[in-house]
Amino acid sequence: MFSLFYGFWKYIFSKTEFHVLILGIDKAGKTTLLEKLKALYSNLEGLPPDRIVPTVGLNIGRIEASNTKLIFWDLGGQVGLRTIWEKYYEEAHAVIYVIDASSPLRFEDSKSALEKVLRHTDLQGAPLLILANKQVLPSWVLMVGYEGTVSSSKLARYLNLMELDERLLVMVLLRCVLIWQDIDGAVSSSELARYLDLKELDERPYMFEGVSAYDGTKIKDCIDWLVEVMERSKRTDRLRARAGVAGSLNV
Ligand SMILES: Nc1nc2c(ncn2[C@@H]2O[C@H](COP(=O)(O)OP(=O)(O)OP(=O)(O)O)[C@@H](O)[C@H]2O)c(=O)[nH]1
Ligand SMILES: [Mg+2]
Repeated sequence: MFSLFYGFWKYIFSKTEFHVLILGIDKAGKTTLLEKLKALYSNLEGLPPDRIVPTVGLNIGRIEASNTKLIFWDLGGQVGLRTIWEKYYEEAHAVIYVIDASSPLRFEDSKSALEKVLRHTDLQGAPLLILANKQVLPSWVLMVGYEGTVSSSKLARYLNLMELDERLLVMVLLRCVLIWQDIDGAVSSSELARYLDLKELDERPYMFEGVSAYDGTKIKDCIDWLVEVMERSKRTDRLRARAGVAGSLNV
C-alpha cells in the first residue's frame, strides 16, 4: 500500500527530466553556452569564457527551469570527435545546435554537420533549437566603438601595451581590426536560416534564434521555448513509454 502511495506521490510531484544535446562544430560556443546556462539558472558561477578549453570528452550540466529538470550534454565539435555524437542520440529529448554566426567561412561545415544530425533515425522528431551565436561584441570592441577609426593610442591604453615598439603595436592593431570585422559580421538568425535552407525539418518542432553565449542574450527565451516543445513532443511520449517498459521489466 505504501509503495502505491509513494508511486502516486512521486508521479504527481517529481519534476520531469529532459536530456538536451548541445551540438555544433568546434569553436561554435557550446561550452560557453553550457556555462552561461549554469550561471543563469543556478547559484553556480559557471566557468568564465577565458577558462574554457576545447571539449574532448563530454561536459554535463544540470539546471531546473519551468518546473522541469534539464540535463545538458555538451560534446566536442572537432572533426574527429563528431562520430561520438550519435551515441547520445537515442536518449536525447531535444537538440540545441550552435553556430558561430560571426564566421561565414565555417557555415558550410556547420550546415553539413547539421544535415547529418538531422538524417539520423535515432533523433527522429527531436525538437531542434538552432542558435546563431556570437551576436554580441566583447566589451573591448564596444569600448572602441562601432563607428570611426580606432586610434592606436586609445587601443594601446586599453591593451596596456605601451612598452611595445611601434611596429608591434601596428600588428596588434591590425589583428584587433580583423577580429573586430569578423565579429561585426555576425549574421542574424533569419539570414542563417536562409543560408542553411534545411530540408529535413518538416515533422520536428524547430526554432532559429540569435544569441550570445557570452552575456546570455536571448538564452532564457530559448529555454522557455525548448521546455514547452519537449513537453508536447511525441518523441517525449515515446521515450517515456520506453522508460516505463524498461522500468516494469526491472521490477
Ligand atoms: N564574441 C563571442 N565569442 C564567443 C561567444 N560564445 C563563445 N565565444 C568564444 O568562442 C570560442 C569557442 O568557445 P567554446 O565554448 O569553447 O566553443 P565549443 O563549441 O565548445 O568548441 P569545442 O569544445 O571545440 O567543440 C571561445 O573563444 C569563446 O570565448 C559569444 O557569444 N560571443
Ligand atoms: Mg566545448
